[in-house]
Amino acid sequence: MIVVAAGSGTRLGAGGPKALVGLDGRSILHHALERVFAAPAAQVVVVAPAGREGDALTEVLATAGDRRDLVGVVTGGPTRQESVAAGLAALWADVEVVLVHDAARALTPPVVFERVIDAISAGAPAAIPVVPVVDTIKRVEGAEIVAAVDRSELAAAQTPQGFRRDVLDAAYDSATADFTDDAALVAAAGHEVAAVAGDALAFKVTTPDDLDRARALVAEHPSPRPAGTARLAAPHASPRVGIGTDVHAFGGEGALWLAGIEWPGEPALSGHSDGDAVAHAVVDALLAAAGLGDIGMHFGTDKPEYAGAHAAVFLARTRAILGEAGWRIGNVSVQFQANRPRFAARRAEAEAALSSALGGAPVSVSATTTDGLGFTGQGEGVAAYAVALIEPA
Ligand SMILES: Nc1ccn([C@@H]2O[C@H](COP(=O)(O)OP(=O)(O)OP(=O)(O)O)[C@@H](O)[C@H]2O)c(=O)n1
Ligand SMILES: C[C@](O)(CO)[C@H](O)COP(=O)(O)O
Repeated sequence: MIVVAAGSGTRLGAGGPKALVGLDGRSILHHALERVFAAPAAQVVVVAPAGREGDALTEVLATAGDRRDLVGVVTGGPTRQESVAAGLAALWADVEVVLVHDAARALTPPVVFERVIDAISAGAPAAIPVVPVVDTIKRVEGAEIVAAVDRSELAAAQTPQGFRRDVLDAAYDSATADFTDDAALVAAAGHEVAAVAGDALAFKVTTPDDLDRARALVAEHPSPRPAGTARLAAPHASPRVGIGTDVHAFGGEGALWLAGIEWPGEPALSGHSDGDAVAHAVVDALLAAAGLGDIGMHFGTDKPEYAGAHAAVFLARTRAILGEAGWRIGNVSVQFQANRPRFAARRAEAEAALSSALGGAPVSVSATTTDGLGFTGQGEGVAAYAVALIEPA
């Protein structure tokens, strides 16, 4: 299944990507995924807004339960069609039936997914949920009514839209125009599309009125998962290790921040945040251990809130990301490589700062020089290498 969540939400006008807008303290994407994971599907690919992949992954981890290993997050494109294409490219080779679902249809009941799957299983190359058009429909030209339209011929298309994989792949490969839904693209490629019953709850959050409606309905129509399901249960029984490295050049402005502490009188490092290579290597090691991507995915340069941020912010957020995925930190070892600053006198202070930001997990810091070799030996910058051990929470 592909869940497209990369739209900007222009018509909603919420000032950010629509899928990450809150309904009840939890986002539209969160609610959509709760219903996706209550429906039968093997692989789930979430197509996220560029730069917000980490937020999408957080929602996946909060909703996927024991299916989290079957989920991937990819970056969307400027149009819905390009976002679906990005999702298609990430599907496993053995997936034979593909459902494409709008995250914006956050309250779609799982039964709608089942109807679509049943139609494809029964032999339809494509099937989509539809609801009848209830209003009297007119054709207009400017301000003039030019004709009445027989509404019995019309239906409003919803998602999930289901397709045989070969049909959808071929239609996407040969598409020469942009369509607003996948059924239109597949129909343009010459395939019949079957209709199954949609559901009023599968409406799309498009405008501010839709958002109000979804917010009013969400309490009445809670997640279909049984209450008390341990969504955050540890995904694995065994500990895991991860490795992280980071490099920053000298040449930044202001004070040097390294290993979570300030170093007055030392030259600053350059970087989007404070250039703390030691802390960044630790973040990468922790994320790698959990298989949760890397620092660029969660703290990319497109996130203004991390501009100039110090280690405590990065490490606390990383610990929270791991916690949401069911991991706690065992210990971290990080080696700093540069001519300066000299760590020996402040090693305990640095270890305490890093450990405190990680909720008390032991952190050991070692430091070395390279006998004048390489960019660290030439005094151009610093490097840091970290190894982290994490354990099921
Ligand atoms: N480039 C895009 C555009 C849309 N979508 C997704 O496609 C679904 C339906 O799109 P729509 O409601 O049109 O969303 P937006 O493009 O975000 O809205 P708008 O047209 O108002 O900007 C949504 O789940 C949206 O996140 C997407 O993944 N990538
Ligand atoms: C895919 C879709 O949600 C089906 O109704 C729809 O086509 C998305 O585009 P729209 O422009 O918001 O209708």
